[in-house]
Order: sequence, then structure tokens, then C-alpha cells
Amino acid sequence: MECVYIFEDSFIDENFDAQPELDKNPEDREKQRKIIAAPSVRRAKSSIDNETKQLQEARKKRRNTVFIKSNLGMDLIKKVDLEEVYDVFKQLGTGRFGYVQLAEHKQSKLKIALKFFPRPQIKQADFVREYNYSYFLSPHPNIIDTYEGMYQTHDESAFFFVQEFCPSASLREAVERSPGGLTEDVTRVIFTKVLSAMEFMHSENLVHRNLKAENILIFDIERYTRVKITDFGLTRKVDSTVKYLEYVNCYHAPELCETVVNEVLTVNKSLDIWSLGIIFYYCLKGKFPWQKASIMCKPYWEWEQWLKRKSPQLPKRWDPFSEKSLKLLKRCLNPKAKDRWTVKEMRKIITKERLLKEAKHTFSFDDHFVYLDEENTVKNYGTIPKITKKKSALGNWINNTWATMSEISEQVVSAQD
Ligand SMILES: Nc1ncnc2c1ncn2[C@@H]1O[C@H](COP(=O)(O)OP(=O)(O)OP(=O)(O)O)[C@@H](O)[C@H]1O
Repeated sequence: MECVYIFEDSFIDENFDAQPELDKNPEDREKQRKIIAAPSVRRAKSSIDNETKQLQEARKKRRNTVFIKSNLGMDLIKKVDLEEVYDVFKQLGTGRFGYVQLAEHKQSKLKIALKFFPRPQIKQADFVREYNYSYFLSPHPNIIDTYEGMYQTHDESAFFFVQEFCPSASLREAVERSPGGLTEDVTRVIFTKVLSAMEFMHSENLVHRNLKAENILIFDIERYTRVKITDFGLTRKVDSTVKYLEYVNCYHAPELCETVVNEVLTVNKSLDIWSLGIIFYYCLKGKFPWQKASIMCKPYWEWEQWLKRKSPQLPKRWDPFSEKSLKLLKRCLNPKAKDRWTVKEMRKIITKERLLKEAKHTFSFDDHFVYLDEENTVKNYGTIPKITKKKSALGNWINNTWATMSEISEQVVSAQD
């Protein structure tokens, strides 16, 4: 039973005053309008592995970035003849607000992603806000790099900005290709990076509000060394008030599922913590715990009853999680927003503790699939990258048995959001 809300995102965030003003000098402005080429030196990614250093680095760099008030005039959005500047290839993805296309910057030969916002459906203020947050957060190594410059197409049919291109896949695709979920080690590696980015955002008092597996991009699907968060279209400052703007999906906290049209909501970091809890469950199990965090949805109702100690028996679907993981899930997927954990608290468990009761005897999907080279992966991106299965009877048997057992042991929750 899916309840669909129609929302309006007409809210304009006025809370930009803590940010540095845009350079008033027209010459400097012109410099800022470079039609993207290589990422600027200023925002060059740090390779330092130390989390604290990464955070400090990112903070230092982001202070130098341009932050523009959302009510600026059109003069800062440069008109570009797409065909002249880029070779535009296939669509990489679509969302509610626009679409992303793979392109090559003709001059630099750099493969990039163009994020388009069709007009007039998308208001200028919304485009500018998303660009600002994306650009502002870029210095963090686990946040997608957004290049300097706001553009619109020559015919004024769409705004766009430019981002680095992820040639591989999103976390959603990685999990979908791994029946029964990812291994503990892979989940740990991915989450360490995701949490590092989220710690940075939260330390800047920003809430992502749209965390989901599709918005976590994995640049190297074999080793997971480059994992980045994207899509800052719904990002807002902590304590801003927003009108409702979207349908409810399986990543949403119960307070979002209960809100009715036109009700105002105060933005809080705990919204992201809930979504991180859902993604954590999804990574390790390969399925979502429920379709919607509403008591009308049985799997959620059962979880809530157990949390309130009204039911002594934890539903079977939670069995594989270790004691510490379950503790984390209890504190992330807590209906009381104020009792939810912080990113830091999550990180303690994820980096130091066992996540599953038993190590998965399954196939990490790296063991069973051989990937084509990056060139081919790029060409096939958008559908599902072509994969070649290694011939392994044992692998197939485990694969099938595991999938069947999962089907039987828990309610299949729709993966659609
Ligand atoms: N830089 C990139 N490189 C490769 N693929 C990308 C990139 N950015 C986005 N995508 C793909 O395009 C999809 C849509 O992009 P994005 O989420 O930014 O759009 P959106 O309109 O903001 O979506 P939403 O409805 O979630 O708000 C992503 O899920 C991802 O699969």
C-alpha cells in the first residue's frame, strides 16, 4: 500500500549569509566563468588517508570557494553552445529534477558529466542552490567534484553545471549485482567513505536529505577506493524550514512519511542518519527493510513493536546482523529523531566491530564477475555495464540457494523508490 504525496519545492533557502560573498570585481567574475576543463588546483583532491586530515583539508578549501546568493541575476549564468564546447554522448541517469549526460570537453578531451535542469520546470533559484552546495562541498574526497561555472544552453531550454564523470556504477547497481548483499568488508570500506563525507556535510551544518544508494557513486567497482556522494538538490542548512517536496521513498524517516501536504518541516541531521541506517541494511542484505516507514507497512510495524519492547521476538530478517550492528540499526532507525546517533557514533561501530554474526560464505560479486575494461564500461553505462560470468557450478549453486533462502525467509521489499 503506497501512499503518494505531491509536494512543492518552492522554498528558497535564505540562509546563505554565513558564506563569503561573491567577488564584486567583474574581472574576477570573468575568471570564475571558465568553461570547465581540468579541476582547479585549489580543489585538487587530497590523497591523505587520515579522516581528520581530510576533514580539515576540505574545510580549508571550501572556505575559498565562491558561494553565491540564490537571488542573483542571470548574468552569472553563462550561455553556452553545447555543440561547440562538448561532444555530448549518452544519458547517464535521470531524476525528478533533471538528467545527467556523459560528454567530452572538446578542448581538454576530458570526459565529464553534464547535469541538466530543464526550464521552465526548474526554477533558477533551485539550480543556483544546487550548484552552490555541490561546488561548496566539492573539496572533500568523498564528494563528487563539481567544476566552477553555471551555464545555460544557447536556446535557454536548460540550465546546467559540470561534474567529474563516474565511469563505473552507483551503490545501487553494485548491490543489485550481488545477491544476498555485499560482504562485510566491502560494506565497511564503502561506509567509511560515505560517513567521512557525511561528517563533513554535518560539520558544515548541512543536511543532504536525499541519501540513497543511487546517489553514492563508486568509481572503481573492484576495490572501492573511490566512493563519492552526489546530488545536492535537496541539501539544506540545519534548522531551515522546508515545505514538502517529494513522494515518500524507502529511505525516508517516519516523520517524513507522516507529514501531510503543505506541512512545514524543520531540517535536521537525523534525517540523514535514518537514510544511512537504511543504506547500511541494504548493503549487507541486498534488500530494503521495508517499503515505507509507516505502521501501515508490516515489516516497519514489526520493527517498531520490537523497539518499543511490545514484541519480544525480533523478526527473522534482522538475524544476520551482529549485536553491534543491531545496536547501530536501533539507533539509526529510531522513530524518535532526537535519539538517533551521529555520524561519528556510527563510524565507531562500522570501523571497529563485526557487522554480521557470520562471515558471508557468498560470493563477493568481484569473485564471480569479470568486468570489461573501463572504456567498455563507460560505453555501457546507463543500462547495466556488461558483465561476464565466470563459469562456476559451485558459485551458481550457492547463488541460487542463497537467493531462494532469502526469498523465503523475508518479505521481498520492492527496490523501487
Ligand atoms: N557524475 C556522474 N557520473 C556518472 N553518473 C552520474 C553522475 N551524476 C549522476 N549520475 C547518474 O545519474 C543519476 C541521476 O543523477 P542525480 O541523482 O544527480 O539527478 P537528480 O535529478 O538530482 O535525481 P533525484 O531524483 O534523485 O533528485 C544518478 O543516480 C547516477 O546514476
